[in-house]
Amino acid sequence: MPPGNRQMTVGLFGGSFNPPHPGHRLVAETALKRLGLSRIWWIVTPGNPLKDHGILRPLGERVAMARAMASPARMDVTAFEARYKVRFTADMVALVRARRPELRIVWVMGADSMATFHRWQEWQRIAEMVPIAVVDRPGATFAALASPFARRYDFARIPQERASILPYRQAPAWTFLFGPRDATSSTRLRGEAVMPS
Ligand SMILES: Nc1ncnc2c1ncn2[C@@H]1O[C@H](COP(=O)(O)OP(=O)(O)OP(=O)(O)O)[C@@H](O)[C@H]1O
Ligand SMILES: O=C(O)c1ccc[n+]([C@@H]2O[C@H](COP(=O)([O-])O)[C@@H](O)[C@H]2O)c1
Repeated sequence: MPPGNRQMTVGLFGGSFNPPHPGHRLVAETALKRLGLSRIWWIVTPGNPLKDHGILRPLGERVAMARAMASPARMDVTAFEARYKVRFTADMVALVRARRPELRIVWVMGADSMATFHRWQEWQRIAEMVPIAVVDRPGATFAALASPFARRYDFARIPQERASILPYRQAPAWTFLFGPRDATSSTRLRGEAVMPS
């Protein structure tokens, strides 16, 4: 787990990154800037519990590619979920809370993830443990804002103009950051055979 101190606000940005792409970098940059974060951690999952793992590149390769895509200035790339044998985001967030109680953390995800968030293990526990920032993604805006998560936690939404207070808010609290957007996806890149075999 990357280091941190009491003053730090940290975005937790989980992903398969299979492969990482400019859309991921835009999400990380948007969260850093709009939430005023000290750092953002790209947390490379050993495998999304909801996805087919057959097409996953090895974890070490995805970490190396994510390091090449992330900006070294305020971004860390880590794969501590594998080391701690944690599969679910709820358990990962609880682990960070337990090991780094001094950090102010925010879970960061794209609008497509928000649209299916209610299918995640203990999704309401996640929402009540950590503030959440959602970055818009082409094609996913409506599904995200009409999702069970958005409806269940409508009372806890913070307007994007006030997103910089999110790291200091008690969960449940979330914000939706509209634009700029990037339409890149790992699926499309794999289809275009951009990755060397
Ligand atoms: N272009 C994008 N715009 C906004 N969010 C994105 C974008 N690409 C990925 N994300 C978000 O980044 C996180 C990690 O995504 P992931 O690694 O699954 O990339 P992906 O392009 O969605 O992959 P795949 O096409 O294989 O599903 C998720 O929260 C996802 O919503
Ligand atoms: O905990 C869950 O049930 C869960 C279900 C789906 C996705 N996630 C997490 O969401 C993040 C994004 O996953 P992905 O595959 O869309 O890049 C990654 O950190 C996954 O571990 C977590």
